[in-house]
Amino acid sequence: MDQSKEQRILNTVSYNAVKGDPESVMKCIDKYCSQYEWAMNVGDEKGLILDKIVEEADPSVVLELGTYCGYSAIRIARLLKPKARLLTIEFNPEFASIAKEIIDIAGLSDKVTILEGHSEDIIPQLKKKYEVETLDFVFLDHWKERYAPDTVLLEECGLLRKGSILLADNVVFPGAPEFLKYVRNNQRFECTSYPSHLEYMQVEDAMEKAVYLG
Ligand SMILES: O=C(NCCCCc1cc2ccncc2s1)c1cc(-c2ccc(F)cc2)cc(O)c1O
Ligand SMILES: [Mg+2]
Repeated sequence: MDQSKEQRILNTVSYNAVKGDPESVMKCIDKYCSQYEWAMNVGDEKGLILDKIVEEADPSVVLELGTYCGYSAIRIARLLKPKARLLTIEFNPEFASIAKEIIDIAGLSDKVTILEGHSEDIIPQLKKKYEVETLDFVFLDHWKERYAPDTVLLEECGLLRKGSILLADNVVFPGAPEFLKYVRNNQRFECTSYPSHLEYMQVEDAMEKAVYLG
């Protein structure tokens, strides 16, 4: 059976990237996906916005929803301080195993834990099973119609604290209208829009930052 696109992305990383160098892994993925096969990585343009917001927050505990090939997990984890950690949830087993290998090539396996399953099933387990107290930073990049219900779930599970930062990808394209409506009309969130473009395309997109005010 011929390989999947994600397998081809792993091949190009394992062949061309410098082991233990996250930047070279990111560059390799961005080069491949802009020149050969489009893929839904956050990409370099929105990635630079993500970098700045992560650096400013300097989070100790990060949750990512939607691992895919691990590009944004690497992007975030490379900026974290030594003891900080990133938990990332992926429901597709093939994506999870490819992401694991790519994160390993980047040398970031000790900072990143991939949790396989659906966000709505795993989020309620974070406190007891994964020893999370509260989340400093959440990157939402999974099913766009899950952004709003999972934000409610995170709050209900007591995982947000005063100052917790939610950053959502694709709020313009493919779009997350319910999420925008929810956080922008909710006094418990302070929202900021970051206009950008869809990864590797000239299509308008944006990321939305929503800071939880407690
Ligand atoms: O769907 C997207 N991303 C989520 C994939 C769903 C993965 C999931 C992970 C998970 C974990 C836990 N529970 C449940 C889930 S579901 C996505 C799609 C596009 C796009 C843009 C233009 C197109 F023409 C076509 C697609 C661009 C993007 O940046 C995306 O992030
Ligand atoms: Mg995305």
